[in-house]
Amino acid sequence: MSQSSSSTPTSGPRLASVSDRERRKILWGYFKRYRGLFAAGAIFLLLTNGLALAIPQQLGDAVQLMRDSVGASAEQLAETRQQVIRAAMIIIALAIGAGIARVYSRTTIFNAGRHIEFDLRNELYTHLARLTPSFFGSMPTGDITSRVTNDVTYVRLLFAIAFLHIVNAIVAYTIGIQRMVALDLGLTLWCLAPLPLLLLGMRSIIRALFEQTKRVQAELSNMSSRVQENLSGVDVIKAYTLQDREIDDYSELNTTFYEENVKLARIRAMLNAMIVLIANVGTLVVLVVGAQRVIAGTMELGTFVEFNGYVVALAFPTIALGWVFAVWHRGLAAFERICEVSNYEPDVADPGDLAEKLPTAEEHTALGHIEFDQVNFAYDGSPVLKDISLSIPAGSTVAIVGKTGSGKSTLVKLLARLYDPTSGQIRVDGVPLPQAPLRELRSEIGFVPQEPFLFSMTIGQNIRFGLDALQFDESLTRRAPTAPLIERLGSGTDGSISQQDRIDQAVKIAALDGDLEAFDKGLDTLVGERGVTLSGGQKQRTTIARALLTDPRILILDDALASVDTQTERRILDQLKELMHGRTSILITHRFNALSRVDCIFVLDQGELVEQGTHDALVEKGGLYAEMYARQKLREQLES
Ligand SMILES: Nc1ncnc2c1ncn2[C@@H]1O[C@H](COP(=O)(O)OP(=O)(O)OP(=O)(O)O)[C@@H](O)[C@H]1O
Repeated sequence: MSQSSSSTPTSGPRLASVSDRERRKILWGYFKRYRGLFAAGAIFLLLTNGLALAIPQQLGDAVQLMRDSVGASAEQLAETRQQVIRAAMIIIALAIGAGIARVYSRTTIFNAGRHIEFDLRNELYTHLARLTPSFFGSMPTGDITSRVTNDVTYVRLLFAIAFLHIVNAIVAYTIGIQRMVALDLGLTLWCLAPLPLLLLGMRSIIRALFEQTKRVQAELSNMSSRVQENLSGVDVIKAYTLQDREIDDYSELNTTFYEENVKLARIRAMLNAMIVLIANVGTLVVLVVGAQRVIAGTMELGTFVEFNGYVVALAFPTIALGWVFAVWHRGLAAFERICEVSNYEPDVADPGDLAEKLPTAEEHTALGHIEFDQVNFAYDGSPVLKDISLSIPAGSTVAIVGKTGSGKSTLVKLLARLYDPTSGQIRVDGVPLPQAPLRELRSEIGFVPQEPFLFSMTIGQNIRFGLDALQFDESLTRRAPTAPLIERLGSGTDGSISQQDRIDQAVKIAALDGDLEAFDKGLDTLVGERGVTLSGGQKQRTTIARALLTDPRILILDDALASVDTQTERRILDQLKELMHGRTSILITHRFNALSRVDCIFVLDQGELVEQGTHDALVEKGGLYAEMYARQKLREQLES
């Protein structure tokens, strides 16, 4: 039966472009999640402005009282003094009240922003964990890091700062303009008249701000990627004495980043100048038009002071809008970059609830029967595996050999569902892979990749890594150790094996015990980033122990013994054969010495399965395997 998949890995990230409408909808969803906090923040802003904008009235009244008291009797002056002091006390109380409400408005709204940042970061990280190698192979790690860290922070500011200042401006303008109109409609219109013109002039600056912000963020990602890559490959750079060239390249990137930032600063400065102009144009109008009215006697001095008080009070919310524009556009550009990742669909779909469970050990005496049925696979359209059909009986140990680039690693990656075939079907114990729950399938496969990866923790923690994953996911812990493992270790009185026993055993089978004895701290030895403090062979054997500890149904060693000597390789393979009894082991290797005892050897050539059989049968056949074997033997003889 042939099954086709629409998912073919591509060389570039298939970043989902998200329409503005969709993006707004997603942002609105986050906003709605914390609408209670935002609403509380808005109420505090109402309170802040209500109290703060009551001050100009008190000030105006006080000034008018003083103005009216010119030439008054001593008794009236004493009365006026009392009224002015009362007004001053009210102003102090209003200022304190407004200050307290301002603190609460900010903490409530910033708190909502922090919640959104927290959710967004967790959701993005969870999504990243689901993505497949085709995504990570095509987007630089530094770029991804920049999106998860910087861009998420910019989105927080978009919510917190933009909401705070936009709502603040709306509330302040509503209250302020209402009071200004009540005092003098004509003067209010004079103050507002230049605004539409200035706002129109700002439109093109705002558009330029958005585009420039995106450029700066992209440059920042470029720099992060370069730093991350160069630090990982620092040994190679030094070995080729390329430090100076790398320093030059980095300096060039840094210069571009600097120049783009300068352009951004220029646009922001222009925007700020416009905003400050808008904020101060009102004061200018009040001074010119209002003062003439006071002189002409058509406006009281107190009214003039009160009116001016409102205009001054509205200046800060207006200036803050300039900042909002910057934060808003940076936040939107950042959110666009986040959406590109979060909307990227994994190539490999998890069937989830529809999943068919893999058969259990009780149902089968041996586990890990693998079938490839007319499997084809292409990376970005170029075929790598062609019409592969093979069957690996449960409990057998097989090898995959072939020239470099013939598709061996790709074949086992399909088995672990790191990619899906372009066409054809793969089954494990009769269950087609797309129908098995992904986590269950992967937890049943002990995969030791070609390049061992260790985390910067202790050797013990690195080995326990797979086990921790099993224990973390309760649905997977039901798996009991297999009979061979129990036989080798003996079971406790309750039939269980301690975790330490399992680790010790895995360490022994992976031939890591001798190395651990040589380390002062044994399993507690720290390995440094990516395991830099260990030799290649030690790293490989640590990853083998890690895979064994999970007691997998299928064990895959992808050239995982290339860095160990032949004697150790033989010891490991002998012990593995015993441990994996009843389970399936797949060995990818370039060393033919190890293959005399495997049950079957599959020979790949340019993505095609050209031969299969035992070592002796293939040698006798005199085909590609025999040729490669003879060449290797000759090389060994020449070297010895
Ligand atoms: N992620 C990828 N994207 C695009 N092409 C890839 C990718 N991984 C492998 N290839 C290509 O697919 C082909 C098969 O690669 P694969 O790693 O499966 O070969 P292999 O037989 O395991 O090689 P080796 O013995 O050198 O490890 C090669 O031509 C390789 O360049």
